[in-house]
Amino acid sequence: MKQLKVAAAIIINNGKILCVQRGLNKFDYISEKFEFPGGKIEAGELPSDTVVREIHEELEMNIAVEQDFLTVNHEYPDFKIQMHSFICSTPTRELELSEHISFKWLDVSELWDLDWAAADVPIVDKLIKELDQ
Ligand SMILES: Nc1nc2c([nH]c(=O)n2[C@H]2C[C@H](O)[C@@H](COP(=O)(O)OP(=O)(O)OP(=O)(O)O)O2)c(=O)[nH]1
Repeated sequence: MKQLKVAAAIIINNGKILCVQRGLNKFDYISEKFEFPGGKIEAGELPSDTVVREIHEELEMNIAVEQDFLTVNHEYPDFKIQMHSFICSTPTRELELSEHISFKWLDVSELWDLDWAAADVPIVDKLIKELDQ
C-alpha cells in the first residue's frame, strides 16, 4: 500500500486555530473534510520546512514553526499516511485560499464542530487535552 509522508501546521493566532476544508476528492473519506494545512514532504526536506513552504504556497501566509506537536500514523482504505504536525504562529490572519474550499479560525473548544479527516482526530484530541482549560 502507498505510504505518504505529510507535514501539517496547527496555526494559532490570538488563541484561534486555522482549520481548512479540502474540496471534492476521489476518495470519499477525505472529500470535503477539514484538516490542518500542509502537504507532502519532499525528498531531503525537513518536515518543519515542508509546513513553511506549503503554507506559503497554499495560503500565501508566512508562519513560524514553534514546536513539534504529534506524529500520526493512519491507514486509510487506499493508502497510509504518516503525518507530522507542528504548532505554528502567524502575525496576521490574512490568507488567500487556493486549494481549499473554506477555512475557519476556531477556539480549541469548537474544533469538534467540524468533520475532520480521520488522520487528524488524534491531533484534535491532543489539542483539546492540552489547550482547553
Ligand atoms: N495537508 C494535510 N493532508 C492531510 C491531512 N489529513 C489527512 O488525512 N491528509 C491527507 C490528505 C492527502 O491524501 C495527504 C496530503 O497530501 P497533499 O496535501 O499533498 O494532498 P493531495 O493528495 O490533494 O495533493 P496532490 O497529490 O494533488 O499534490 O494527506 C491534514 O491535516 N493536512
